[in-house]
Amino acid sequence: MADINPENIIISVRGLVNAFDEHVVHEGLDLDVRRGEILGIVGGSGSGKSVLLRSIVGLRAPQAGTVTINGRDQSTLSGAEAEAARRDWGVLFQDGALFTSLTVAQNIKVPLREHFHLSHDLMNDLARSKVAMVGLPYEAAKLFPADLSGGMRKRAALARALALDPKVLFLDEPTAGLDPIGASAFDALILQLRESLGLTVFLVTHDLDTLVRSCDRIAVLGDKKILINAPLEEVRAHDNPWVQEYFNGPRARAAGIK
Ligand SMILES: Nc1ncnc2c1ncn2[C@@H]1O[C@H](COP(=O)(O)OP(=O)(O)OP(=O)(O)O)[C@@H](O)[C@H]1O
Repeated sequence: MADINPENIIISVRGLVNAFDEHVVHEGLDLDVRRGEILGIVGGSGSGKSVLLRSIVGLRAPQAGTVTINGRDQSTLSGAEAEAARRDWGVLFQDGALFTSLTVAQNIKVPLREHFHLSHDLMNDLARSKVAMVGLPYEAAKLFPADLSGGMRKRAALARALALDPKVLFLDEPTAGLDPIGASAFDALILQLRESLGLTVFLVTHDLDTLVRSCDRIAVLGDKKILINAPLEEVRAHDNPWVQEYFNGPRARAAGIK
């Protein structure tokens, strides 16, 4: 089975513990992400989806547990190795987190400058190619985030997340705040990028439409761990009350889950 072949696992989390003072968010959480899949992460508000994402990308040191990416335990990397590893993933945070005083092109160049010494012309070319890759018009490169619509801002933030040609893309609620047409177009873009770039996508979302349209598997966070990590049909058969309400309630029916 693909599941037990370590070659197919790009991210492996074992025994993760995260707590804020007395408040335990994760208690012995295990999760595997397969190479090339789009994995949806769902769970009630405050169940710890964002904290999980932050622990995996090294923005938060957990109290216990290991995060292994491409076979390397992240806590054992030297500073230089950790910096090199960071080039392998791009993150799109919930609010987009673009620098408001920089244009779209300048935003895309920030990670390029951090990691490489490139000529001015090459940086411009790379920034323009990322703008095109996310379906933004050529002129958008010169605009500031405030001049863009919500959907365009998400695409600009995605272009910045793709700046270093990552292998893994982490998306924290990418369709939040988008209208249904914008959200659907964004989902289609993620699917298309996964196909063309061979990305693995770790997708935190509340959006049932996105889960149905885009995800190969869905991991449900609840009771401080992953309750189930499986394709939609298997997940919705799980007897957890939150899972039943979420995947078999009225909103699920509206999203076309029968
Ligand atoms: N820096 C922090 N200090 C204290 N508590 C925190 C911190 N970050 C997160 N938490 C708490 O950890 C829990 C999990 O937060 P997290 O943001 O991961 O939830 P989530 O599942 O992403 O929620 P949502 O769906 O509402 O975005 C919450 O109770 C939150 O208040």
